[in-house]
Amino acid sequence: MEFTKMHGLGNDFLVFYGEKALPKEASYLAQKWCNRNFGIGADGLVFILPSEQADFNMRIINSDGTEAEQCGNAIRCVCKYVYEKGYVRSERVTIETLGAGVQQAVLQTDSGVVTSVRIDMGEPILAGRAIPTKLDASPVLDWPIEAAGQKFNVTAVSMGNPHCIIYVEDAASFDLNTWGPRLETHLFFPQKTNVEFATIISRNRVEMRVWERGAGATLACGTGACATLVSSVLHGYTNRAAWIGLPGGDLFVEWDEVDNHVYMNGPAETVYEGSVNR
Ligand SMILES: N[C@@H](CCC[C@H](N)C(=O)O)C(=O)O
Repeated sequence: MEFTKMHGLGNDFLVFYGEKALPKEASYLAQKWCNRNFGIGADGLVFILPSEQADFNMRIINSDGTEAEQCGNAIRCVCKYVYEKGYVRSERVTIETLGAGVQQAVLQTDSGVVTSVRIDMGEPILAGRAIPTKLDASPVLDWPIEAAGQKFNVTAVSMGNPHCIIYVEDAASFDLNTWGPRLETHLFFPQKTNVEFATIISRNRVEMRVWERGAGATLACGTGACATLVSSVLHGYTNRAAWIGLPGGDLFVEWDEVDNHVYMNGPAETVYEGSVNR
């Protein structure tokens, strides 16, 4: 199978184009190929498939073999891929996702190269049961939970996939590898969760690190950045548009007051092309 290695701010994927449907063994292939020692190495596999509702259908399989409903960094990679390969001619692209419906993208280009992508990520889901969490409240704001004897106040937001945001004094030095997996699998989140540890820098900037469901610590998470901005606005910490700083770089995220949609702006990069036996 031919693939293209791509990343969005260091959140990296093996991107496949040309399959008619998701391969039956996608979960097994993700575990095998995403392994950084025994495989090619990536945070996930991305399949660009035909769609009846949009220009393309994107499916994302985490490195542990589980399928995610949505992926903000992957969707920017998909847009870059289809445009630069000539599979779309327009700078406006629609992508069907498993859990967040059809998303609209606007591409910034320079001489046929995509330099930045703006995605309409849709409306955030704030109802506790729908995220899903074990709580009926909406929104789930600073809900106290306990993990391994430690108390955390969690804010839960779904961008099609579940996120929990925890504000800490210094995200850069926070012990992500200890607390990330414990919160990911906490019973409060029946379908597990992505976990963002965030520090407010100003009304226009939040620094965060992420522990991803099914992939562990990654350098960036697009849906996580969107969920963090929504959470920070709900808390009154930031303006409705702010920079979200991640270990791999910055995303600019806006939560529109009029249509209630979240817009994510950021880059995507191609690293190399290769082929691998199934
Ligand atoms: N890195 C992604 C999210 C990928 C899916 C996530 N691990 C999940 O299981 O929900 C992003 O950029 O949004």
